[in-house]
Amino acid sequence: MLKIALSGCSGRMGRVISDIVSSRDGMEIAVGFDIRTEQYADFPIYKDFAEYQGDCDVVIDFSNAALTERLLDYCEARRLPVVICTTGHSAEQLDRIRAASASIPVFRSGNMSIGINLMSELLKKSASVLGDKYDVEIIEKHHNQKLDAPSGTAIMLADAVASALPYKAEYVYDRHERREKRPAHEIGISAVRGGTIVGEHSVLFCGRDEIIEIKHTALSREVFAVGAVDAAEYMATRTQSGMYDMNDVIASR
Ligand SMILES: NC(=O)C1=CN([C@@H]2O[C@H](COP(=O)(O)OP(=O)(O)OC[C@H]3O[C@@H](n4cnc5c(N)ncnc54)[C@H](OP(=O)(O)O)[C@@H]3O)[C@@H](O)[C@H]2O)C=CC1
Ligand SMILES: O=C(O)C1=N[C@H](C(=O)O)C[C@H](O)C1
Repeated sequence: MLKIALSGCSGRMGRVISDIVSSRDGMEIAVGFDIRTEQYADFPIYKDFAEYQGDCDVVIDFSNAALTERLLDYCEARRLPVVICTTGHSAEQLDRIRAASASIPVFRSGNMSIGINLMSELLKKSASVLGDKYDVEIIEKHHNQKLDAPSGTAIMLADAVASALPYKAEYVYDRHERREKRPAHEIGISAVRGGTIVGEHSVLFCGRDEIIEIKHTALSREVFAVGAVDAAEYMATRTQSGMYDMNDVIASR
């Protein structure tokens, strides 16, 4: 039986993960961690990692970037693989995540859907063909409860485009104080927040008299949850420390 520890278990994603895990054979949520500890399923929920003395094989994290240090301290001390799905990390928190990967297997992705991971590959191809002649703009839309902007996915997609451009791109998040024409080396990233939008990402390649738009729409949180549970299954059997992402999971199929 694969025993999963779920950090952020009482949140929107935590509850969908709990449903997916109960629908699958051979796995269970052994413990949940969250600020909110009201019981909603049959696993115990603790506020702090230190309160749980039992076993688990892998940790899934959909919580808050503020928890990074405590999450990684816990995983390192117990030599547990971790699947980090939380977004909005600072540069220091990202350094901490990379440092942890020296001693434990660490999976991190701003988006757990297969669609966005395929889109990243399409973007690399598009940027390598169109990159020096087309302006790249990214627009992301999410629900009004989201804490971070731009989304982790928007940054991940910008990184995919930037990796295939023939120049070093500058990410521009806010144009409202600019009074100049758009330089060619930018990737513009804009965030929209409203209602219950699950997640929408559009990447525009804007050229002379034509626009190519590559767009992904998540219609439910299940697409992220299924990816996270698949990643946890994969990570639970990793013996090598290091950084992993969705491409590793897809390649293992
Ligand atoms: N990689 C991916 O594919 C996806 C990533 N995400 C990311 O996952 C994260 C969670 O998203 P979502 O479930 O919508 O958010 P929620 O706010 O619904 O859930 C987060 C949960 O963690 C709790 N929490 C917040 N801070 C702490 C803390 N310091 N210690 C312990 N628990 C804490 C929250 O409590 P409280 O409500 O009281 O703050 C809440 O119960 C976000 O960063 C989001 O961007 C989301 C979807 C997909
Ligand atoms: O907070 C969310 O909801 C989501 N967050 C992730 C992100 O920041 O990209 C992934 C998804 O789009 C939903």
